[in-house]
Amino acid sequence: MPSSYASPCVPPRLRRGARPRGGGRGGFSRPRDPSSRLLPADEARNGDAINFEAYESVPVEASGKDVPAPVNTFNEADLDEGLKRNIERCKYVKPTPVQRHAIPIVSAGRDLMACAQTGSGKTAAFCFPIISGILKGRYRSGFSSIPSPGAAIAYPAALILSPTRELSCQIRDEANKFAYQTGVKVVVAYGGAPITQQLRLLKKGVDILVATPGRLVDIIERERVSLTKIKYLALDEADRMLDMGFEHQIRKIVEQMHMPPPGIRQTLLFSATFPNGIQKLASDFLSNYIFLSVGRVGSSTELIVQKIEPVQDMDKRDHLIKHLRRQSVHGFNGKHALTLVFVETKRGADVLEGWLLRSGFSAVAIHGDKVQMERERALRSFKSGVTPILVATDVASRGLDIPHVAHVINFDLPRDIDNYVHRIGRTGRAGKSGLATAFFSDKNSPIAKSLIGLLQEANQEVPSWLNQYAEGSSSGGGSQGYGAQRYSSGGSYGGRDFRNVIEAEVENNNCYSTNVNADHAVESYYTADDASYDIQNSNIDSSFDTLNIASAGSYNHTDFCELNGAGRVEEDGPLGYASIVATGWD
Ligand SMILES: Nc1ncnc2c1ncn2[C@@H]1O[C@H](COP(=O)(O)OP(=O)(O)OP(=O)(O)O)[C@@H](O)[C@H]1O
Repeated sequence: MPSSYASPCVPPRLRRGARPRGGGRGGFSRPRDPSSRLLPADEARNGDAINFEAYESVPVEASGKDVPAPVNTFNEADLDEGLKRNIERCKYVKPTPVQRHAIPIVSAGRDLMACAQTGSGKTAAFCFPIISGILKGRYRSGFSSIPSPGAAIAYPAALILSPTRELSCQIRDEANKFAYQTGVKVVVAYGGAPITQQLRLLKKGVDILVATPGRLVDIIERERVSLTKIKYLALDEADRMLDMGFEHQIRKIVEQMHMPPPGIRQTLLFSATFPNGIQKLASDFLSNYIFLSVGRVGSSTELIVQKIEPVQDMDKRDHLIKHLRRQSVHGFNGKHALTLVFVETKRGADVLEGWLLRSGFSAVAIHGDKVQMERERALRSFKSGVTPILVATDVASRGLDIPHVAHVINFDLPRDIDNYVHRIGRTGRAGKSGLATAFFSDKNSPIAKSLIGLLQEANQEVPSWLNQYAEGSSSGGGSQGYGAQRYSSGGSYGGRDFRNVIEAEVENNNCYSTNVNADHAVESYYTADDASYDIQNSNIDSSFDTLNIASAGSYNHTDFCELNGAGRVEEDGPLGYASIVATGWD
């Protein structure tokens, strides 16, 4: 049985005085001095208070054999000195809980499956030990791992895979900041951008390759990258990377393209959600791994105030306008707080964008049918505050770290509770508060149960009318159809390592009196039917970058093509609307 520890987090007090991380920038950029980042004027003047105390009460559990002890400071961590200087430059004063635990685990050479809430610093948690490990390996062997310029094939030491182009660019930007002046070279490869440019950069040498799966397969098949020297494999949004949309491609990359096997390479899986079915599947890629959960697996942070409003489909636009008008009044320094509006379909995104523009609101849409330049332009315009409303499909639901998103509106609720967790996680990041409003119409009843569980778990108000929907619906709207059980207790935190659940179940079946959380019983792998609803409807944005997936033989659908990336509101008070929206520009 895997050993485990559970610990409360030491309350770190942090101030972040620098520009929140950039991301989603298209094209290629040189490593920048992390201390010379552009700051919005207000932020540069005032510093940007980060309330990491918010994570104080989040329970942490790590299970597996011989789990390395967490660190309390970056200095304590076994990290390269140059990297530590960059961490300082980034004004990362203290590690976040996931960093405190993950960094020593990875530095000790262990495989890791880590689940931590949205906006809690997972990117640095895998980037720091990777960069440090590459540098240390270089010192040990006495030569640079960068291939000689002009070499035909690049041999990266680390591969970081992510589901969307924008997220890959964001990770590249982050890694570049952390690797500043260390000599560690980071290159990004993603679909929708000219491959020749990416190949040119690869030719100059690469230590860390950040990529979307489709473009990576393409580059490997062109024999421009070899995975034979991979020491670190990291999957960001790992549960997404291993679900029906990507599993085939990931298996191909990891198992059939000469990557060193588990045990030789180190494998790191990170996400805010980790359904048990995916955990099981993921264990194929891991060796003697540690499962780390910061907060309950798949839970949302209490920093996000969640409001669920009953709205008939035909009234949604009026409700949206009310919210946006109220926001204009409560805006900060004459600016609107950034609002991210999620819709279900690509067409729906275009239609809503057009309607908002006609109604006098500055809005822009992003979805998988837009060409990459349009996607990048939309994101840039939103992030800079020039266009304060972004209408998006799930292409923008995962990983994107957009500063100042004060309000996420689920104009259309997703069918899957995990998607909801990721969507609302675009606000309330890095210790900041945020507001998430969902328009709940009759057709959303399948998600009602999971939603209630999630709200209870995050100490949010559950509107009484929602219970009626939950009672009336049989399914849970949960990720891969298991959310109902998952959130049925709405209860306290518990271990979520599926290995422990299995053992506990076996013991239970053998009539031992072990106390098992029945609501976390192992789900069976979800079926193709469960996962494919969004594949069948060509208008729904499956939103991930799956270039070549059709040729890979997994799916043959237009959505998986080159261009696809693939309540009541309180007015005031401590958790009121005004205070929350204003924090977006604090
Ligand atoms: N130790 C730290 N000190 C200060 N800021 C930090 C620290 N770690 C991360 N951050 C900042 O917190 C923000 C969120 O981090 P990150 O994007 O890595 O979250 P995440 O856990 O990957 O979120 P998601 O689940 O949405 O992908 C970023 O702006 C990042 O720069």
